[in-house]
Amino acid sequence: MTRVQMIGVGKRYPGRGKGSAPIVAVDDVSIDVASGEIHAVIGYSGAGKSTLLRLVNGLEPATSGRILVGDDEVTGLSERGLRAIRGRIGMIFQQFNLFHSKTVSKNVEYPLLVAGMPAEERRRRVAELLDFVGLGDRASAYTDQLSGGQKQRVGIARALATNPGVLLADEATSALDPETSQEVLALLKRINSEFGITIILITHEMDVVREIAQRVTVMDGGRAVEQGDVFDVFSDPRTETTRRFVSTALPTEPETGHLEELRRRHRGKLVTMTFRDGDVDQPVVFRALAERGVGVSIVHGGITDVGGRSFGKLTLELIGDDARIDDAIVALAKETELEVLA
Ligand SMILES: Nc1ncnc2c1ncn2[C@@H]1O[C@H](COP(=O)(O)OP(=O)(O)OP(=O)(O)O)[C@@H](O)[C@H]1O
Repeated sequence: MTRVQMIGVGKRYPGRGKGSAPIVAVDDVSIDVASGEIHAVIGYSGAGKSTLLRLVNGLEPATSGRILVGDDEVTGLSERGLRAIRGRIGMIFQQFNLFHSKTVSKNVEYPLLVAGMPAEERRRRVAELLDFVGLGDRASAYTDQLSGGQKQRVGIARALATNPGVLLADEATSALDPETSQEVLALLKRINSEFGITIILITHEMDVVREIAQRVTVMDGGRAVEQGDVFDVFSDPRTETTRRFVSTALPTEPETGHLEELRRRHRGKLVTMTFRDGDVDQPVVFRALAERGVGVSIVHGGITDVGGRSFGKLTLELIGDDARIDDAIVALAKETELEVLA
């Protein structure tokens, strides 16, 4: 069980040209990842996500701030200390980073060899790891004989070899098709729940965050611009960056062009209602409309699961007498977040 604390972490690179300003890749980022948590870091390309992960496992030194992995302070460790700590931090990558000239079992064995484990113990551990990731029958295959999903499972087995307390995942499912992606996510969930391994994953795929993370940090221009429980951040995004990300994974209000199209097809009044984790009873809403003789069609949106809680936006067409519709809107606005689409 390992907590990871990043406290005011910064990373600057020298400017590209002579006399040019330094590149600030990571700027004063603080993230406290609880032991056993799955924490997602999201952001657009260039936001500083990969750099941040490299700082956590000490592949590069931070230029400011502190990073603690368990009780060990990564920032300030000697190369020898870093080698020791890297055995407790596993990492998986978008492009898998396997040795193509080695078999599956040799790939998984590699970190054990580096750690100086005796041969017989290595053999047992590799067999156990390959069984765990469902590749017990591919031990002597070469990695280029494997599918993308299998390659990532080899990567995961290798990352788990030294029993790390933390797993860092850099866009681990971005190169995989949706079905394979689901399998890898399920495996990561299992690793987290069975072994209590803390997982920090960076991704630009909101569905990944929605499905497996408990907390999320949104990065923009090197800074952490938003942070919190996945449900809270997704259901009430505070920054434009977060809003744009969230809209790719959650039901939203119709966009301007689509709204015009809806208007052409639906003559009634259009309203969007937000449903957050059972804060509004859907039957109450529909009963309130029915009691006032207001007809209703759902024209856009939906309800989805975010971190095991439900969230949705439904755009409804309200049909009937104007006064009754207005009365229903006043009543419902007391119960739910309701927006009349102008
Ligand atoms: N070794 C380096 N030398 C100079 N600049 C770097 C270096 N590594 C990263 N950068 C710069 O730091 C910024 C953050 O890059 P980083 O790769 O961490 O972003 P990212 O969010 O992971 O994006 P991507 O998803 O595209 O990898 C970028 O402007 C990048 O050009």
